[in-house]
Amino acid sequence: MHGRASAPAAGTIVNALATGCGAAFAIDRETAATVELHDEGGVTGEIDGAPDADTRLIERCVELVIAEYGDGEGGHVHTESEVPMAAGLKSSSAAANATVLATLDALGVAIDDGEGHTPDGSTVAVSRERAARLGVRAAREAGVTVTGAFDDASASMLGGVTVTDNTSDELLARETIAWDVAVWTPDERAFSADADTARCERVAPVVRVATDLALAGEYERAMTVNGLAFCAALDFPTEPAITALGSVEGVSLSGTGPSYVAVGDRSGVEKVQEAWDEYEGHTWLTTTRTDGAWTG
Ligand SMILES: Nc1ncnc2c1ncn2[C@@H]1O[C@H](COP(=O)(O)OP(=O)(O)OP(=O)(O)O)[C@@H](O)[C@H]1O
Ligand SMILES: O=C(O)C1=C[C@@H](O)[C@@H](O)[C@H](O)C1
Repeated sequence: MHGRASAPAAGTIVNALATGCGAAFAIDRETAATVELHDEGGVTGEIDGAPDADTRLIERCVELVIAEYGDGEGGHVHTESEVPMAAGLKSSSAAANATVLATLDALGVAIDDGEGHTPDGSTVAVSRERAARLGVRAAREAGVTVTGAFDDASASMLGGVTVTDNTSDELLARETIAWDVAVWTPDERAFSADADTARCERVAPVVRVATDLALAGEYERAMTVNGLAFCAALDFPTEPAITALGSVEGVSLSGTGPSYVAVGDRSGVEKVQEAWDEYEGHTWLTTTRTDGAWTG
């Protein structure tokens, strides 16, 4: 039994490490997962181009989907990604979403946002929101997240902008927005699980303002407030944000860094990229994704 699915990466509007509430938007870079199920027990995982990377997240995703919708199968999962790992661009959420959907695909369970059950109550279709929650559970159990990161997972799974309460895995708002996006990814890596959460909690009063702005649909201003607060809390430079604010209204450290994301119109983000090209690392332009994750 074979399944395949892809899910987009995401950028941050509000980082949930301060208050438990977060917001994120999907971007047009993907992670793909291929799952092969077999009758022997046990699940193995492999990350293309990263033989030493931690495969527990994707293995746990397969296990949880089998426990819920399968019949004791074992399997192998393989991911291929355009998203750098631990760079703040939600590689873990994209990998988890793609793996959960690929496993459902291998089991022949349809993805349908209306969900579906047979008269005896067995599941024939699972909504993407429910699928995202399974990936979040796997991320918690694999220890790759602080809050569960349902903000990142829902943006990647559903597309567009999502605002969530990660303490209850509740979707507070979702909106489709078309932005051009500039990204600067420095060469270093920052694993979310290693972030200094006590320092993040100290900026909670400021981040609550960012969350209110996001819930009012003022996403660019929310991002900028969030970015300045988290650069201070996590000791990342504010200079990339100050530079970007000459050309766009929305810029933030993404996740727990080290990447920065800026949003606006094409000419604005091109100017941001030109300025960020002076820094070491990699800059690139992309767009928001409104369609989220998909099987096949
Ligand atoms: N392509 C992938 N395939 C399988 N597992 C992955 C992949 N990308 C990330 N992971 C898992 O996620 C972990 C990194 O999670 P982390 O949250 O630190 O990164 P991130 O999601 O890129 O960062 P952030 O949450 O700040 O955006 C890796 O150690 C690995 O377990
Ligand atoms: O691990 C986590 O809980 C999180 C990590 C970052 O991506 C944050 O942006 C997100 O809001 C929560």
